[in-house]
Amino acid sequence: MSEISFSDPRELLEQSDLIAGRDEIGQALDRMAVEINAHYGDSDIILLAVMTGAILPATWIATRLNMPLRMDFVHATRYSGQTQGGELDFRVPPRLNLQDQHVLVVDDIYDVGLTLELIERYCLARGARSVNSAVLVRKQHGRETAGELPRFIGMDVDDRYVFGCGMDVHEHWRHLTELRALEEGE
Ligand SMILES: O=P(O)(O)OC[C@H]1O[C@H](OP(=O)(O)OP(=O)(O)O)[C@H](O)[C@@H]1O
Ligand SMILES: Nc1nc2[nH]cnc2c(=O)[nH]1
Repeated sequence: MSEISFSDPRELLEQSDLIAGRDEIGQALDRMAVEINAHYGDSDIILLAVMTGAILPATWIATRLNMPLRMDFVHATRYSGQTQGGELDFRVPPRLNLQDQHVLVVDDIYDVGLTLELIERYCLARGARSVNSAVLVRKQHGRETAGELPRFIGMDVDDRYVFGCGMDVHEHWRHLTELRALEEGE
């Protein structure tokens, strides 16, 4: 995917297609929450949001969960506002002690999986009792992926650069409640 040039963020929106509307996103979140509630029952968990992309999905999921829950975040990025991924840049570690805790890592998207794999490993190294991941979106492609698939997945999307629902395109449009994809070739 080539990098795009734009002078106004509105151009990015104009050069995109709707992938999933607000209702479809809500239904995906509902399904995930049913699975997560069933999996953990009444066990305490730490919901660890991967900033910045998880800012909306983590909030949306947390409000649908029933167990005692503490929220924390890590700030890690592999894309830094670009559409091509690089090394993981771990900027802020978790604030809470993960020792003996059930940790649910929540992210917006699973692409090649490197971000989640590294964060899951980090949590285990910090003594977490269990670590699972939940993502709103899993991108389908033939590229090699790292680690295991997230246990909880909201929806699958084609291999296109998507944004909205926390996900950015050059740091814009994270706040959309719908999911959009850049036009092919952008
Ligand atoms: O499966 P991967 O190929 O590792 O990609 C997934 C990661 O990419 C995005 O983060 P990004 O680095 O763009 O940072 P952001 O959350 O600040 O947007 C997204 O939020 C995931 O964390
Ligand atoms: N915003 C965004 N971030 C990603 N990180 C990995 N894939 C994507 C994607 O399609 N969109």
